Amino acid sequence: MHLDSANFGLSDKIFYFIPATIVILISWVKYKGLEHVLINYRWIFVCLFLLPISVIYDTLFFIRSKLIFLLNAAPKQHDERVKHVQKQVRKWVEAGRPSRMCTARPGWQNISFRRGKYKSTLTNIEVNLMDILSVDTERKVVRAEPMVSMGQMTALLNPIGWTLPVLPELDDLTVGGLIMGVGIESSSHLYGLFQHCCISFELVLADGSLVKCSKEENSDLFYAVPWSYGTLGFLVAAEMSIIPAKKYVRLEYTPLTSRQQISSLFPATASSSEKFDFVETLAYDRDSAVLMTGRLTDDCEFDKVNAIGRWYKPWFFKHVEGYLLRNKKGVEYIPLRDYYHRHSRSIFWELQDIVPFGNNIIFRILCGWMVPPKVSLLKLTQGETIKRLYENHHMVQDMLVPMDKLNDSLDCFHKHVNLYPLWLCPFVLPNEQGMVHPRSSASSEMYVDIGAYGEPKVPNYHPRETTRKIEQFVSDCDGFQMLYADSYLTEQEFRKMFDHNLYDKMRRELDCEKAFPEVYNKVCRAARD
Ligand SMILES: Cc1cc2nc3c(=O)[nH]c(=O)nc-3n(C[C@H](O)[C@H](O)[C@H](O)COP(=O)(O)OP(=O)(O)OC[C@H]3O[C@@H](n4cnc5c(N)ncnc54)[C@H](O)[C@@H]3O)c2cc1C
Ligand SMILES: NC(=O)C1=CN([C@@H]2O[C@H](COP(=O)(O)OP(=O)(O)OC[C@H]3O[C@@H](n4cnc5c(N)ncnc54)[C@H](OP(=O)(O)O)[C@@H]3O)[C@@H](O)[C@H]2O)C=CC1
Ligand SMILES: CC(C)=CCC[C@@H](C)[C@H]1CC[C@H]2C3=C(CC[C@]12C)[C@@]1(C)CC[C@H](O)C[C@@H]1CC3
Repeated sequence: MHLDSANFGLSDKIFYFIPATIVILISWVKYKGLEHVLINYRWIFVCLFLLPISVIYDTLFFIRSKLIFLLNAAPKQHDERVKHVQKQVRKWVEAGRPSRMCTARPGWQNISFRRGKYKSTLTNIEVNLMDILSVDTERKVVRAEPMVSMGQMTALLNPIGWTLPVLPELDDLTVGGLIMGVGIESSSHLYGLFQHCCISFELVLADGSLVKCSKEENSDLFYAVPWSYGTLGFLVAAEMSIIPAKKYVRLEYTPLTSRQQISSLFPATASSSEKFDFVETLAYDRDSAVLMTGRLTDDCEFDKVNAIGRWYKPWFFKHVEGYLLRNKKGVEYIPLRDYYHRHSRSIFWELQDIVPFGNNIIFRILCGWMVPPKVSLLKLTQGETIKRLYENHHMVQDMLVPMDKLNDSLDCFHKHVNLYPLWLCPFVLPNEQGMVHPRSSASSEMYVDIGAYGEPKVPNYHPRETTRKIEQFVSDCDGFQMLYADSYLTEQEFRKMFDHNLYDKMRRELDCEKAFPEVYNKVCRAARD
């Protein structure tokens, strides 16, 4: 057959173009090496596949949750869904309690670095309750099911002038995970952790019974639930307080250019009688940072409004760094929902390791509307090569330490990981019973969450040894490790860090021994892959 331009139509060009491209690609991968391509060119897969799929996924879910709430269907279905949870647990009891239980939520969907190995060996109980049940503006309470995400919360509450006192910033964080684990935001210096803004929990217990707990009712259980990681029962609803929201956050950026400034100005601001609504610091090196203080407001200076959530806008941490580089203070008015999700588009600063050019203005204008890729999809598709790279050359940790240990803590992180930016988020820790409380007798104590996410820049970084050194330091400071991250603590060290008195009491009273693993056996490094 003789080929010439006359009989070589478009379909022929496409027909031959595709296999030719595939052959070239395969040759390129063979030349470069699959591992190198998977890691250094992951952005190709992310941009071509994960970003569009993420858009479709979020669009469908947004429409669904809007319809459900508009049709007011959730409350009617809620009771049926709770009965389904109870039925599954009773069936497990009748079967002779074959193995301990956990939720059936696939491990790749949660906002943690790993998946629980226990998902494949324990009895999985479906707890697919994902709707906001009611917003009571008289009582200032929102009642929600555990799979409700923070993105759903802001989408519903903010437009009607309300918000959660503590609304953690990643869209896909769920009410259940933030209660059974931990949740924090830059308003936590006023309101504490996510658990401290909760009014009541409704749980299905190991015998299939439904129980409600609050400070006034079954209070021991109420204080034992936070940080219990689903090992006392299945959460089926929670009531959280809501506070009036305003349209903007007046955000003031203050560059800090010395260790002394960081360790004095930041703690003083967090405890300041000025009571800023939001306080947060991003540290870009051991002696340079940007302190951000925010106030809710309905008024604004229009020339200073910055809708940082718009797809074409720079990544927030890069925008903030600009104030440091210019060594110049600044004030902006940021729409509230944009503020809450300020770190979502760049997944804090994690996206720079995945799509290195993601903050480029051309990429942002053309593809920014699809960003960020869903954390769950990144986790689902990362494969062993990327997982191994993150295992050996990446840290994701949040350590909660008393504010008066800030300076020593930053020295410890600088020495062992030299990883920046660091997220410094202050929070007040009330002295209540439960797994996490100050060791002092004070009614409450100011703590700070040090978030380290990225590639350690020390020559001798080793995930286990390095993390254990930091864990030891944090434990010696009467601090706590966030348990979504890799915990290399031994069980004895874990029980030293977290107060198990009330937890053990509730495990006995609720007959949990055969029903659920202990927390340690769900969160330790050996329990996750
Ligand atoms: C956990 C992690 C995830 C990353 N993901 C991506 C990504 O998805 N896409 C992307 O373009 N860039 C990614 N990067 C950035 C990547 O480090 C650089 O783009 C570039 O690959 C650096 O390669 P290097 O050999 O000079 O690494 P160096 O900075 O010299 O790192 C020293 C050693 O660390 C290991 N290492 C570090 N980075 C990599 C890597 N990317 N591949 C294999 N081994 C590595 C290797 O053993 C390397 O020799 C990632 C980096 C890390 C640490
Ligand atoms: N700003 C912040 O505060 C941020 C917090 N995080 C971390 O992310 C976590 C939240 O991630 P998310 O994906 O929402 O939560 P997960 O699905 O990871 O749940 C966390 C734990 O809570 C248990 N759990 C969740 N829902 C229920 C329920 N209805 N009944 C019983 N147990 C339940 C899970 O049990 P099981 O394993 O059986 O499913 C799991 O052990 C937080 O704990 C936090 O540590 C991460 C990023 C930011
Ligand atoms: C603000 C607080 C308290 C914590 C923030 C933690 C997040 C930065 C991490 C929680 C889960 C992490 C995952 C990744 C990046 C960092 C987190 C979002 C990945 C997306 C990194 C790339 C991997 O291939 C998949 C990871 C999934 C979990």
